[in-house]
Amino acid sequence: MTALKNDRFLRALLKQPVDVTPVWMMRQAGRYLPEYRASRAKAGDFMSLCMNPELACEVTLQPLDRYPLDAAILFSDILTIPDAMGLGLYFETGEGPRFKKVISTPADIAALPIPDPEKDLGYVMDAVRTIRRELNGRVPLIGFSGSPWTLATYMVEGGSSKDFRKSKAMLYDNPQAMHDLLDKLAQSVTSYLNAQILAGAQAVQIFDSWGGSLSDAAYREFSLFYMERIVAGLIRQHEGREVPVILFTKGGGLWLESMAEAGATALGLDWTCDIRNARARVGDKVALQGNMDPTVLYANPTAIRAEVARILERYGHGSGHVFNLGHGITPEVDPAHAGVFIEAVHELSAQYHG
Ligand SMILES: Cc1c2[nH]c(c1CCC(=O)O)Cc1[nH]c(c(CCC(=O)O)c1C)Cc1[nH]c(c(CCC(=O)O)c1C)Cc1[nH]c(c(C)c1CCC(=O)O)C2
Repeated sequence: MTALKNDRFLRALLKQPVDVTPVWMMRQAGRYLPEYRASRAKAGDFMSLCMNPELACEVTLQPLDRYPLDAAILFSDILTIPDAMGLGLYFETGEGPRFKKVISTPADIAALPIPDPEKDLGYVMDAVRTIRRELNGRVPLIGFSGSPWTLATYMVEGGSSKDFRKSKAMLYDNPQAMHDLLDKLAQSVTSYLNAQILAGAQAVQIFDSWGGSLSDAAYREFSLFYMERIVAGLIRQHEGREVPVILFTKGGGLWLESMAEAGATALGLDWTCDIRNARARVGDKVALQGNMDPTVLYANPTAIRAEVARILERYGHGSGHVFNLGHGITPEVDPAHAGVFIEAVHELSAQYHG
């Protein structure tokens, strides 16, 4: 394997010294880039793009060719696991994800298989191997999965939801059924992430997009518990390096102390937290990733730079910070504004290192 030319993302996660703060963006390969829209048109639709390793590699590298980013993220989706469990994922143009089959009874849950990642999700592993080859050591590659709770909401609702009516009703009506579903998902996510690591992912992130919709008690029992089990089952050393694990619960600011006990290397923060406060609470245990409000990218370049400067100042001196948005970049953002953001992180952070 080629040596890494830029390892500041991995170094910051391990709190080793860096020259400047590393930066990447959630959803960095996406619709705000015209070249992404062209590749998706070439593939036909979003899932065909995910399932074609050459095209998935092409879109993974597009943001890296435009900007001096410090990490690549596998182009795929969190809903590949429910699809591999037989639910039939599809996307109607202009709408969110949908499933042909929805999970509503204990019998549905009992019938769900645990996918074999190389067999049933081989297209994802092929994409990881292709991207690693084409990256040729430029920056590290991040693999990812959804959290069990986040995946369960899509499987029970049949798609996106505003109020999680069916999934929360199942959680309270039949907690054992929900636990059975989450248990299968935790097993599936563990073997899926381990297969990504063996295929070449150098760090992994668990997206718990909807953990923040739960009560304190339900978050601990139905989301964090399963993420902790996954973290305990992951390969943490590969290719002679530590494989960092990032836990991101959107809306999880209340639970940072408990999340920091889950065994992950770093916590992702959304923009509702103050990163200085987060560092004081958990910075001795974990690195932090975040946390600029993605809507700041709609503002002018001076305002974007001011917000980057403010967050860098709030984190303060030293390593342990990976700059990111607090959630994914949105399709309406001007690509030039993303460039201003990324360059500002490198330029304005040098004073906090060395
Ligand atoms: C909840 C969730 C999903 N997918 C994902 C999450 C968790 C992150 C989060 O909280 O946002 C994760 C995801 N989805 C995608 C990535 C790729 C890697 C990256 O660049 O970050 C990642 C990491 C590509 C994608 N996944 C999707 C797109 C847009 C599809 C398109 O090209 O039309 C992309 C680039 C589709 C998708 N996939 C999903 C939804 C709800 C949608 C529709 C959303 C929308 O229309 O904005 C499920």
